[in-house]
Amino acid sequence: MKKFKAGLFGLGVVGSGVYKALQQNEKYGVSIEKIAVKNIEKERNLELPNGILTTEADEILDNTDLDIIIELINDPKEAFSIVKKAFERGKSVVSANKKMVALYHKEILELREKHGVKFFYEGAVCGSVPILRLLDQHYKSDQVKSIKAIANGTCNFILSKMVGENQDYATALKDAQELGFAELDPYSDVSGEDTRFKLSIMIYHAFGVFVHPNEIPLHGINHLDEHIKDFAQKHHLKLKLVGEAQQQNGKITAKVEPQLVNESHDFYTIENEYNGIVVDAEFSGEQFVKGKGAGSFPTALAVLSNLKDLKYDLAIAKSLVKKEIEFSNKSKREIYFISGFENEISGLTILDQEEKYYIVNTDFNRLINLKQEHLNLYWVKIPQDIFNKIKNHEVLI
Ligand SMILES: NC(=O)C1=CN([C@@H]2O[C@H](COP(=O)(O)OP(=O)(O)OC[C@H]3O[C@@H](n4cnc5c(N)ncnc54)[C@H](OP(=O)(O)O)[C@@H]3O)[C@@H](O)[C@H]2O)C=CC1
Ligand SMILES: N[C@@H](CC=O)C(=O)O
Repeated sequence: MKKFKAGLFGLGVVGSGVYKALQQNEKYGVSIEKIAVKNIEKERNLELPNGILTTEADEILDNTDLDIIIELINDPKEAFSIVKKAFERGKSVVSANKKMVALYHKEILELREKHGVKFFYEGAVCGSVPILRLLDQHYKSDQVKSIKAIANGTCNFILSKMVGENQDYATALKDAQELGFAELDPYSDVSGEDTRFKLSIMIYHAFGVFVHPNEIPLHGINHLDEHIKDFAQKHHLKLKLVGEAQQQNGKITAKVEPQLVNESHDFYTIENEYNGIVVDAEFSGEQFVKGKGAGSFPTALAVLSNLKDLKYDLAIAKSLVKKEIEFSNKSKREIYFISGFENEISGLTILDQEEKYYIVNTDFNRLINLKQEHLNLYWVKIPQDIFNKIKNHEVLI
C-alpha cells in the first residue's frame, strides 16, 4: 500500500508523541516529511533528520507532494488559519486542537464540505478515549439522551491529588504541567473552559447541534478551598469536574461544574489524568467508557487512529448534520455545597450549615449571579442520593 506523506505542525507534547510513534512503527504507513515549529532553535529530546524543521507554514502547505496535514500546535487562531489554507490547497487534516474545533466548528465543517477534503479530530476530546468515533458510528443508530463526562485530565489529576493524597492545589497543578497534561495557559483547564470546548464538540456529535462553548454555563476548580476538600474526605466522597448535556423535550441543556461522587458512581474510580464518559441512550441505556485523557502517547494514539481513518477513507466525523433543536441555558434547582463567602448570604434555602459553608437548594444561574458579589464563592453539586445518605449519617465516619 502507498505510504502517505504528511506535514506536521507542532512538535510539543502531542506532536513529538506522533512523530516518535510513526518513526518507530512502519505499520502506520505514514512518513513525516516536514515539521513546522515556532522556535527552530529550541533544544529537543528527539533525533531529527537535518532540515526537517521549518518555521514557514507555507513550506508545508504549498508542498504538493504531501498528502496529509497533522495540526498539533497550541495556538487556536493560528491553527484555524493553517487548517483553512490546507483545505484550500485540497489537503485533508487531522487535529487535536479542541479550542480551535469548538470555536470554529460549524465553519470548519462547512469549509471541509466546500473543498471536498477530510477533517478528523478524535484527539481533541478526551485524549485516547474514542468518544467521537462512538458517537458517530455506534450511537448513530440510537438516540442519545445525555452525556456526562470527566473530560479534562489536568483537573482530574489535581482533584485526585488534593482529595486522595492531601496535596495542595499549586503543587498538583505544577505536576500536571510537568507531565504535559495542562494547556499552555492552564487557566483554560482549571477554569473549566477546556471541558466546555470538549462538551460543545461532543454535543454536536451526540445531538447534531452546534452550541458555541460560551453559551454553556461553567464553574471550574480554580476557587477550590479547604472546606470542600475536608467535606469530601470526611464523607468518603470524590470531587470531579463534570461536563454534562441532556436533551429533553426538544431542548438541549448543558453545564460544566464540580460534583461530588460516591463509590457507587462510575466516576469514582477515575483518577489522575484519566477521563470517563457516561452516555445514556434510548435503546442502549447507560454505557461508560474510560481512558487516558491527556499526555503524549495517549493523545498521539487518537491522532494515529485518525490517520488510519484517512487512509482507509472511513466515515467518522464525515457528515454535517443539520438539526433544529434549541439550546437552553436554563438550570434547575439542585443541592449544592457552597463556601468561600466572607459575609452571610441571605435568601437561600439552606439545608445544612457550618460556620464556613452551607448546603443549599438552589440553581446554577443563581450561584453565577451570587458570584458577582462574592468573588471567591465556590460551589460543588451534591447529588440527591449522596445528600440523603449524609443526612441519614449513612456515610459519615
Ligand atoms: N497535551 C495533551 O495532553 C493534549 C493536548 N491536546 C491539544 O493538542 C495541541 C498540542 O498540544 P501540546 O502538544 O500539549 O502543546 P505543546 O505546547 O507541548 O506544543 C505546541 C507545539 O506547537 C508549536 N507551535 C506553536 N505555534 C506554532 C506556529 N504558529 N507554527 C508552528 N508551530 C507552532 C510549538 O513550537 P516550539 O516547540 O518551537 O515551541 C510546539 O512544538 C493543543 O491544541 C492541545 O490543546 C489535545 C489533547 C491532549
Ligand atoms: N489540557 C488537557 C489536555 C487534553 O485535552 C487536559 O488536561 O485534559
